[in-house]
Parts: sequence; structure tokens; C-alpha cells
Amino acid sequence: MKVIITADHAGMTIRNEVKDLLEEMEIEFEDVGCSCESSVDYPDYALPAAERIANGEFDRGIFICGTGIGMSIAANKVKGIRCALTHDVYSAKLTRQHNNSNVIALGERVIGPGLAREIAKVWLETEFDGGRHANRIDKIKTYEEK
Ligand SMILES: O=C(CO)[C@H](O)[C@H](O)[C@H](O)COP(=O)(O)O
Repeated sequence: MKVIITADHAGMTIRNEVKDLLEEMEIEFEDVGCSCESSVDYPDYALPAAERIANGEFDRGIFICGTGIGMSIAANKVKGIRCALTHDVYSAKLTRQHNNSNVIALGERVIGPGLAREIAKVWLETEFDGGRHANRIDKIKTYEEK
């Protein structure tokens, strides 16, 4: 699995926690910024990172901002992206099993780094259930093709 990570200025602590987790799990990843503490605009990071998942360069993404909302709205504009804003472990598991989410968004002004790590770990470890859930995702894909 190859994972792309991005964060705006409000997500740097969780970004570093997630990078530590990925190293521990020996999962290949690329961190595409932001690289500074000054204010940046989350679409400038979410949209290109999401495109690199949609084009097959990466399998999954973990996008972090203050609430996770801006990153998730932007990521979900990219065809083929199913980004789940996830602030609890149960949803992290279910969004893999049922939605086959390929991105999670996390909000550093909402949850702490410890919970973010647990959410990311469960999300990375959980497989898609397929079956009836695949039919539902196919309906989203059909809509995207219109
Ligand atoms: O998009 C967001 C809110 O939905 C993100 O949380 C941003 O990180 C946030 O808006 C940044 O806010 P700031 O006041 O510019 O630091």
C-alpha cells in the first residue's frame, strides 16, 4: 500500500503523529506538505494529493486540517475519491468496510494526536467488505461518469 499525506498549517501535529504510525507499520508514504507554520489554503494541498490517488499513483490518503472539513470537501470534488471525515474509531472501521474510502480527513482542532493515531491505524488495517456495499459504490461511480 502507498499512502499520500497532506496537511494545512492547522494539521501539523497530527500529520507528524500519522507519519510516525506509518513508519511503525512499515507502510510506504509520501508527505506532500505543507512544509511551514504560516497560513496556507487547504484546497492547494487536498486537490493535487487527491488527484494522485485518483490517477493510481497512491492507494490511500490521509488529509489533515483544523476540522478535517475543508480537506474532505475538496478531496471529494475529485472523481474517484471517497473521503471520509472521521473522528471516531467505529466510523474509521466502517468507512473501510462499507464505503471503501480511499481518503480520511482528520481535524486537529477537534481530536488529539492519540485518537488520530488509533483512527488512522484501524482505517489502514481494515478491508472493504464488498458485496452489497460494492453495488452502492458502483452507483456513485455511475453518477461520476455522467
Ligand atoms: O477548512 C477548514 C475548516 O473547515 C480547516 O479546518 C482549516 O484548517 C481552517 O479553516 C484554517 O483556519 P485558519 O483560521 O485560517 O487557521
